Amino acid sequence: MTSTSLVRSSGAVRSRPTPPASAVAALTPAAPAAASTQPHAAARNTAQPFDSGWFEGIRVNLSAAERRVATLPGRRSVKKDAQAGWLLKAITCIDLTTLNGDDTAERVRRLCAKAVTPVRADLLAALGFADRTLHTGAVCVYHRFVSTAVEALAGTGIPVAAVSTGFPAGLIPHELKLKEIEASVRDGASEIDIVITREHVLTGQWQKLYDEMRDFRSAAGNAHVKAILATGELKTLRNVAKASMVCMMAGADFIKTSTGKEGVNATPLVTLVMLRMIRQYEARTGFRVGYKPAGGVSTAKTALDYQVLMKEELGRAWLEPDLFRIGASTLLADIERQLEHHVTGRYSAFNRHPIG
Ligand SMILES: O=C[C@H](O)COP(=O)(O)O
Repeated sequence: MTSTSLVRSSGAVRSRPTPPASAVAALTPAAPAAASTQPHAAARNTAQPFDSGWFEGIRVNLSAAERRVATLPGRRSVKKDAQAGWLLKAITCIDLTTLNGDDTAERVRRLCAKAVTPVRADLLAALGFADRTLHTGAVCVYHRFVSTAVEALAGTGIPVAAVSTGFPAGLIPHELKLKEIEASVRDGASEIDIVITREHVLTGQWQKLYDEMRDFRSAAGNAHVKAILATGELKTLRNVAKASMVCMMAGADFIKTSTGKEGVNATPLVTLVMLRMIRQYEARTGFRVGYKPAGGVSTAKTALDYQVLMKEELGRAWLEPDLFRIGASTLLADIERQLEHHVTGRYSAFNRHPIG
């Protein structure tokens, strides 16, 4: 089976053929470090009527998916200057995150400072980007710290994302979830990362999942909504595929793998399945939905793998922060170390990068 038929749908949607590896190698690197990142440039997804025909017949060919993912390392052929460019681009897509029980306003302010200046000025100058503004895609915090982050990021254009709906388990009452979303929007969050009720997926209650997601989207108003599927708890790739489609159908702006708190978080395999669903959704509706791997994405190498997968599966537009984010608390430190190595030939210790 070819990679084009890796995720089958009962509908008449045809997958775009996968570009050959050589095409990726030959591609110009993503324009590094878009200065004025436009977080929400793409036309916003609009909820579609519930239609189980869009997902009931979905099958995932596991061995084909595994084979496709296994070829990834060979496709990641960006080196040297090109690699530095891709890594700078990756920084613009990071949702720089702190989601810990011991978070404080001071930690959030330091995180925001890092989001504004993610790479040392001397490194940026050596890379030829002295005159470019570079910042992360967003800062992601619990509701309690939204106003702190909004204040710290005022005038920078960096959006604040709030995790919501009883993150990470999502087991608080539905009405409270809606109130939490509304409170974060009132405090200035322009992105809301919601968690779905996993039980709806595990028991096949797709209409309930759809209704829940529509309510979340409606409560968020103009704030963009990232639907966290918690893929590590959904048991099967088929469930991941169906939940992806239902959340997009109900108006999610992004689909996101994980909270970072599950036993298994973002993986290339679930990414492949979710990207194929994004592709199918675009083919059906014309809307481009964003993708956010999150949880355990901590090395520059992994970030590059995800970038290559995005570009191969969905195309160049999905390398930009309006359609691609990486939820990560420590990734930035490794990217900065790799950039320093690129410039100086030496690695610095991790303790020189305490935030990010
Ligand atoms: O959404 C973001 C994740 O919670 C961050 O996970 P991480 O700490 O493993 O990078």
